[in-house]
Amino acid sequence: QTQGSGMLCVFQDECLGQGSFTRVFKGTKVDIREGEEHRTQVLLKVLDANHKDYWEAFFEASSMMSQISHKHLLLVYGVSVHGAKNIMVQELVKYGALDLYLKRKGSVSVSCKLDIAKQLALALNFLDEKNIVHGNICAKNVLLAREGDPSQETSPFIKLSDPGIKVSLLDLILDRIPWVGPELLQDPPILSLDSDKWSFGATLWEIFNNGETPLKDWDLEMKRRFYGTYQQLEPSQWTELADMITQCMDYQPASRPSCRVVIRQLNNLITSDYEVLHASEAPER
Ligand SMILES: N#Cc1ccc(Nc2nc(N)cc(-n3ccc(CO)n3)n2)cc1
Repeated sequence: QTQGSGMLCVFQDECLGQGSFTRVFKGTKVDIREGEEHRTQVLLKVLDANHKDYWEAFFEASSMMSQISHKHLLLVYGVSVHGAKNIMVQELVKYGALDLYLKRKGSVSVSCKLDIAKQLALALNFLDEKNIVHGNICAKNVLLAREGDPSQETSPFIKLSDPGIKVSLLDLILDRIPWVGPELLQDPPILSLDSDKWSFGATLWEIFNNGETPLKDWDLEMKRRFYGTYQQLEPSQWTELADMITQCMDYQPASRPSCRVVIRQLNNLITSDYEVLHASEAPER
């Protein structure tokens, strides 16, 4: 598709997967500068045609991401409106969504997981300082740009993806339990920076459970009861980690720790002799 002055023309390759209202494809962006062609591999997020009325929310999500830049935030090149199609053009992040990566790898070391968690906390801290609510923090929206390889002493590198379409439909909010803060199910729902801290807690749980989906296959009624009875996700054997997850997933939004506290706690876990404590978990070197 081309747009306007031919600044952005993208070609769709194979479909890589899908979000709630979108499908993602690998593509190529061709920029013409000083009469020269520059090709860049990109990720195309296409809004499903039957969800056209979500296009404002779709644009909101992409414009939020293109207004700010940070090393751990996904780069959004822009949106292309071509005929009936709404397409968000993003940098292609090499290893894709973290949840699938963790499921596939199954043996990511504790030190890599802590590194990923800390980078996500830094991204959240950046948004927090700009008073920007992401609204959809989860392992599926954390993208892996570089694998960590302890034997090569390289650390992983993540990019937080766009928040996707803000949903207001109750069933879609219920479906996002346990990532969505319980305050979103109140009337009126309160979306705040604190909600991202709750979601961070649920994402920590995913990271340290190798990408396992929390409350997998629970139906909406059971999920609703999970919040109604103030339940917590299954605690890790590592008490300091379990404590951090429950502190983030505090049913009182104001009681959740600030990003700075979370970063400090993660640094303590990183420097603690977790290798000794978790020698069983860390894969053979
Ligand atoms: N095999 C494979 C493979 C798949 C994807 C990527 N890269 C990528 N880059 C992005 N910017 C966004 C995404 N997404 C994936 C799901 C969603 C929905 O949110 N986004 N994937 C790289 C390799």
